[in-house]
Amino acid sequence: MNQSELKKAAALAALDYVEDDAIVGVGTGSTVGYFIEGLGKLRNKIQGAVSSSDDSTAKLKALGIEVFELNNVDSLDIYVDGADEITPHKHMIKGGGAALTREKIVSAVAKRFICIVDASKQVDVLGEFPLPVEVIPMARSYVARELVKLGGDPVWRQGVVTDNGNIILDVHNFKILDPVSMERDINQIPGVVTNGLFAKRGADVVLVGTEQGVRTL
Ligand SMILES: O=C(CO)[C@H](O)[C@H](O)COP(=O)(O)O
Repeated sequence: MNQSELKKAAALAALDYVEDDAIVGVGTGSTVGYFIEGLGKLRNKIQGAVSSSDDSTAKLKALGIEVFELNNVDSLDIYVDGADEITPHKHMIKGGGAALTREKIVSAVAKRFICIVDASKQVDVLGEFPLPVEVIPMARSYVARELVKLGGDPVWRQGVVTDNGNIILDVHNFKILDPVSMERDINQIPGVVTNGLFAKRGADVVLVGTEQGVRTL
């Protein structure tokens, strides 16, 4: 199976976690795209979704799924999203699609984070994938200098503007031995909106598409 087929298998397995009448938290990315396609077939069974990006909102609406404002929803049973890297501790790097801030907000509201990945996303130590950091545009140079002090090599993802009107710095060569501390330390830099480490709140269930079938962690 190729990588897309493994992503699709993991995404469709997440449909088993969708309960009747649910409002489903929905992430962003190609793996989530397969989940949204499957969710479309369940649209009469669920109330709707809360979305983490304009891209996912458009896909959900195109399939006739109602998209609720997060401010009008008290709690979500599940949030389903992909990841760029995930460890055995269920800590993740996310934000390859630049949607990290809304992903972190929507996932924070959910009782369970269901992470859907193909096997290539599994790592022992985070950091091979450059860590995305969403930054207020006027703080770009200052934040970049602070990230260098923390040991990384930030690169401005030129041409990308997030759904919140901000920019992304992708930080290369970070040694992420303590993801919880690093998530906190980066978020304390003035001008950082959030960073793509999901460690303080990691995933609760991981569905991994492998050649041998979907593994549940
Ligand atoms: O964090 C994300 C978007 O901001 C995605 O979940 C992550 O980049 C994985 O994407 P894909 O499913 O396309 O491999």
